Order: sequence, then structure tokens, then C-alpha cells
Amino acid sequence: MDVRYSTNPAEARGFDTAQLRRHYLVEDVFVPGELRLTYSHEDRVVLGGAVPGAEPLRLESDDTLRTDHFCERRELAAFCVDGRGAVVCDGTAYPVERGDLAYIGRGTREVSFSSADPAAPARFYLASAPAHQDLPTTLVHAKDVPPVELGAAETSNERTIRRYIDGTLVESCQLMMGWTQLAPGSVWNTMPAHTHLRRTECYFYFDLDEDARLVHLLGEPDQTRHLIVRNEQAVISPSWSIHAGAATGSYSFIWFMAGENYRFDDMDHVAMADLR
Ligand SMILES: O=C[C@H](O)[C@@H](O)CC(=O)C(=O)O
Ligand SMILES: [Zn+2]
Repeated sequence: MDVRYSTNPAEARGFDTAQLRRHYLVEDVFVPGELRLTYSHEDRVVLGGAVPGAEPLRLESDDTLRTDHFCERRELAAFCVDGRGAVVCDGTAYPVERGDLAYIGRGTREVSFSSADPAAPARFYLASAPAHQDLPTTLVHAKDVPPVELGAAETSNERTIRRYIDGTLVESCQLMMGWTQLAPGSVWNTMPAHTHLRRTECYFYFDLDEDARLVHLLGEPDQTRHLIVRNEQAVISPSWSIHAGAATGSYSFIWFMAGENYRFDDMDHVAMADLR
């Protein structure tokens, strides 16, 4: 597991481009035939990707967790970004295709991921946080998640947000997770920006053209920095950081949060006049 320590906002002010990327950007989320994870000390969230080929990929614990199995003390969500496959939890297979999410409760002993067609592998984005109770594993299909329309074409931020995990369709301990899709021609997400000192949030950007780039804004509201992000990369936002972006083409992203409270709407909005 790639381990990222927590950072202090005072320290982050002095980071150069390479340091910003090393602390906050996850560049290789999807590697064919591999399951890759990044462990952040920010609220101890784990994110990553699984791209199974002909053989299923097993989720293992390691010395970073030092538990007997990955979900011994944590909950996990697997979002199928592309392809078709299955999430297998303690012998039960949950078939998934693009837009489906499997919530895997604490206490699940064996988790593996497989592709229906190794020539067109499934791509699973993974998100996890420590959990205080066992909860049932649940499959959520995109069509069952109510869309919420945000923004407008005039402000280049027209987008649809689907909250897969927020206590409505799925009960979870800490994890809140969803999919935001930008409308054609819209490029801005999450602007006006916000922070939420109660929770860490991670964004995973996808559906971006290979040549397109996204400028992700992070940092304290009056000390913003940026990361140049390409398709299928993730950004870790400490609680004190804004998280917003604009791209040179259309895209979508998966967001997930974990931390002190379980209130999606708990955001400290930043006035445009206060951004620096
Ligand atoms: O705290 C909530 C998160 O930042 C996201 O839900 C924001 C988002 O998807 C968007 O504005 O498009
Ligand atoms: Zn947020």
C-alpha cells in the first residue's frame, strides 16, 4: 500500500509542485491485472483500483492495517467505473456493470473482484474507512440513485450528482459516496468552493479524454494551490482544503468522505471574495 501521511496546512503552504503531487495526487489508480491501494492518514481512508484480467483479484490486508483481513475493522465501497464484472464477498457474487456500486460491510472476510470479459476488463474504484459496526453488504444500481441537478450552463458548472451512500439507499458507518457527472460543455465542479473541517474527502476523476487535463484546486481558501490531473487519477483533500476543479473537456468524478459527522450538507462555503 502506498502510504500518505497527514499534512498540516502551514506546511502545505511551502510545498512545490512535486511535493503537492506526492502528498495529494494518486496517479496510478488503475493498473491492468492489479489491485492498488493508497492509505491516507487523513481520517485513515483508503482508496484505489482493481482491474482484474483473466484471474480474480483478492483484496488482502497487509502490515499497514495489521489486521487479519481488510474489512476486519473497516467498510469498503467498490464502484464499477467501466466494463462488467463481479464483486465476490464471502462466496456471494454481486454482478456489476458501469455505474453500479457495492457497499461491503465491516466483518466481511473475503473480497475479490473479477471481470466478465478479460479483453474488456472491469475497472473498480475502491474507497474505504474505519467502521464501528458490521453492516450488510448492499448493491446499488445507478438507475436507483435519484439524480440531483446542480449548477447551470451559463456558469459552466451544470452537473448531475447521485448520492449512492448517504444513509438513504445504503446504511454505512462513515462512508458517504457519490458520482457527479458534468453536462456537455460544463467544466467546473464544486465552485463556489467549500471546506468541511469535520471530514476528509477524495475525488476520483474519470471520463476525461486522454489529452484533456483537469486543474484541481486545493489548499486553504486563502492559500490555494493547484494540481494538473489527467484521466483516472485521484486527489486526497484534507479537511481544511477546498476541493474544486475545471477541465479542458467533459468528465465525471466519484467523491467520498469520512470523518466526524455524517451530514452531506455540512459544508463551510467560501465566498468568492475570500478565495486567494
Ligand atoms: O462535500 C461534497 C462534495 O464536495 C461533492 O459532493 C461536491 C460535488 O460533487 C459537486 O459539487 O459537484
Ligand atoms: Zn466537499
